[in-house]
Amino acid sequence: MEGFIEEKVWLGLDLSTQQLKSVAINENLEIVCEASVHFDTDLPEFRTVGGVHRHDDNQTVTAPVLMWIKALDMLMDRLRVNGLEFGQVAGISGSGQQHGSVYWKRGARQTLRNLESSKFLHEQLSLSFVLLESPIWMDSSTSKQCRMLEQHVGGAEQLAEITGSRAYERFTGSQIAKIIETKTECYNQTERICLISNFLACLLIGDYAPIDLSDGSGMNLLDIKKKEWNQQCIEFCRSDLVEKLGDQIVPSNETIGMVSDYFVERYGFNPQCYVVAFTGDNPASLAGMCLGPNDVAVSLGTSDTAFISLSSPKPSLDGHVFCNPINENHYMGLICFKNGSLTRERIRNTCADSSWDIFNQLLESTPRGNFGNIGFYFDMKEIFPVVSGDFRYNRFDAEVSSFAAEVETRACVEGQFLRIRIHAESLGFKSGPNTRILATGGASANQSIVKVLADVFNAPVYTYSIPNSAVLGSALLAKFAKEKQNISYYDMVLKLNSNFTLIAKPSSDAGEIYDNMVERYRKLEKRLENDEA
Ligand SMILES: Nc1ncnc2c1ncn2[C@@H]1O[C@H](COP(=O)(O)OP(=O)(O)O)[C@@H](O)[C@H]1O
Ligand SMILES: O=C(CO)[C@@H](O)[C@H](O)COP(=O)(O)O
Repeated sequence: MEGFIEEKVWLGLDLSTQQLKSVAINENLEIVCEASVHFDTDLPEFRTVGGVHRHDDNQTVTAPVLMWIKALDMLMDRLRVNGLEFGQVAGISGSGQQHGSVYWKRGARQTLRNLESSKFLHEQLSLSFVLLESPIWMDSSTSKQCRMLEQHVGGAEQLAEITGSRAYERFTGSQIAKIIETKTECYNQTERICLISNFLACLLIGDYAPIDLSDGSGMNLLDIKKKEWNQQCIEFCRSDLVEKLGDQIVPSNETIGMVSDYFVERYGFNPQCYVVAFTGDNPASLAGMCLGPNDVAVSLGTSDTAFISLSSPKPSLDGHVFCNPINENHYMGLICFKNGSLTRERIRNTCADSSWDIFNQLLESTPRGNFGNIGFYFDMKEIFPVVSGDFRYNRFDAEVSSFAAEVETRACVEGQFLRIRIHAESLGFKSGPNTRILATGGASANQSIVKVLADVFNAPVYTYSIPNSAVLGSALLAKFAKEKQNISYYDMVLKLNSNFTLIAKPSSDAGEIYDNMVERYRKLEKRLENDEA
């Protein structure tokens, strides 16, 4: 029993779109405790759908900051109930949905530094924000600011060269520029602007926490090669912005402080428990999946996101390049699509009686290639292509108004995966004999869906023993922060390789079927984009 009490654990958190999750790992990298708080069901008073509030303009999407704060105390209680001994936690790190921003009011730092352990966090911080609704990654209301930012630095290519991405509506720079333009007084009253990742870290350390290089790469404000704020981009927003963002930007595996007295006194954390920089959920996933050079990670969460490791940055107009969370001198390429799980859910609800089992039966009742039918389903304005609505094409590429339920189901899933493949290829991904698709996120638990993924990519799909890798990656980064002088990250996580399980192999005819479909999809996507322009 003595050994158990002395065993150290590392805690990872992930504040993603629909929930706040946590895992604790031990010295052997085994998961010893897990808990989660689901925003819609556990915190119904905030009336979110899928963790967010969609506004009437169909472009603005926000989430209530106090909901996230309330969820943190709830999560701690659940971890305790699930058996976590907080005194054993040696270090904590975490991640958050990327790009969203939180606006702390003047004086909030004082409140953060003096949190009383007898009260809930949300009671004490309820007056600490100038915006109670934080813009999040699903927001697409900043097209004007995006075009202006690109012009300001000399064009989209130039912005991508500096920051790793052309201007995107959800990226934090254009979101902040919009707040400055439309809510100037709020901006003036703002003491600190956080990403969702370092906002969560602030709560843990009881002070303002710095932005990390990987999540900072999703702002269109950071020079990803020099690893400092880019003056031109900052000035496009406002010259005093660095004061509000904090001038320090830290590597994602750096210790930023100790857990605050609030957590020591209220939950029994050890005062020596250190906190490592929090990062974006996708960079944390890359760490959690120990991504190798032949791997492409496909995260089927609220968003469908794919990413690869890159040793040098080759920014393009398609996709994003971020600093790598394991080694800040390396990079990662990423593409993200808004219409992921929630769109699959919509098709499940309309075609499959709201049942994943029926959805899977429909999927399996149709052949690979779906008789040549191709569908595009964009509930929200998509990122690539920038289009919204449903579009269906028969095998002659003629638009049709509807599909039978089973054809619609396959068209939705095949279309989503063709889109990921096409844009991953633009980012530098090339399928070869050693390619592995590493699937994560909620829908990676669905065997029928991942079989389509294997076929479309003509590559085997592996999954981890836990479906969500962001939270594991955070716990691993917490551990790595203290060990990096002695061991490389990949050596530290070596034993996790055995946790990859092959879950789907491509069929022998998959290459032929989908290579052809990829070309048709590419042309149809271009056509849709041109029609929309
Ligand atoms: N069996 C399943 N089949 C398909 N999709 C699923 C299944 N189980 C969960 N999901 C999807 O997973 C999504 C949540 O994924 P998750 O990675 O936890 O989201 P996030 O991290 O963005 O909050 C849900 O919206 C749901 O549609
Ligand atoms: O915008 C992006 C990546 O650029 C999204 O991937 C968000 O980071 C949200 O992630 P999930 O909640 O879907 O995991």
